[in-house]
Amino acid sequence: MGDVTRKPIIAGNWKMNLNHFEANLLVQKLAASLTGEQLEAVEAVVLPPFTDLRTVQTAIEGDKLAIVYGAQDISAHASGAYTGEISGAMLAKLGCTYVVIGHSERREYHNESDELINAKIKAAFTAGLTPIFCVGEGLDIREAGNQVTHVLAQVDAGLDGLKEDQIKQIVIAYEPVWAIGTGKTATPDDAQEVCGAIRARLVEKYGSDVAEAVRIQYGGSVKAANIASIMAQPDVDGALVGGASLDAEEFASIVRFPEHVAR
Ligand SMILES: O=C[C@H](O)COP(=O)(O)O
Repeated sequence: MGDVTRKPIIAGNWKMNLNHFEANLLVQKLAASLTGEQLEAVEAVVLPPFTDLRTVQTAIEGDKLAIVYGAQDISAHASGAYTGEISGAMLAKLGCTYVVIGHSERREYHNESDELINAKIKAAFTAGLTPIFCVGEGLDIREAGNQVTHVLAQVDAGLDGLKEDQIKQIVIAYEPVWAIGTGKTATPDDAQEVCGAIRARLVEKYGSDVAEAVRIQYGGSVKAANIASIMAQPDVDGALVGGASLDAEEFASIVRFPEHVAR
């Protein structure tokens, strides 16, 4: 795990799963499975579909749960005639802390470009939200050995024009596309190679003070059985979890990763 001053962040990206009734149940189960101490040690975040956000807000605020939540996407626009889009202000009003931006599924299925992702990151900051900015390479790029160059180009483009205090706040999620939902996890060394290169690029561009503050997550087939070895890497500060975040016990066990290490 990285620097002790960076609080580990385990975020569950539910993707297009769970209606608002199921969302409520999952949040309640999660809260019942984690102690205040465990939630103090690790920031636990849920990222439900838009339609669940109000329910999740009510569950978390009503019971004063130490679980944080956010959305899976944001419009680059502030308001207006953009049918089907959701603005940063709307998400902020629902109490969201985080918003996922540039997930590989949106890059692939919705043709999101680096420019659009950069605009969405800026829209998130304007609304007072913290982006979880996703980067990662496909299998062809990995096989050609170009993962670091590819990911650093995504990082440069996504962060273009941001201020240093915004960079310090952002969460970057490195998700090799070939490891998402496939059961193929990158090895801890693979994760460290790219997460370390991202931090080195941040040092080069913004100085070590800024770079050391940024939390970098790994994502791609993370589960309770592999989280500890991934979190043992010096530049990995958390995980963006897909499938395993839909099971309260499994996700809670991932959040409890410091105890796996101690065992
Ligand atoms: O956002 C989460 C990632 O896409 C990882 O998904 P996964 O854990 O199901 O592989």
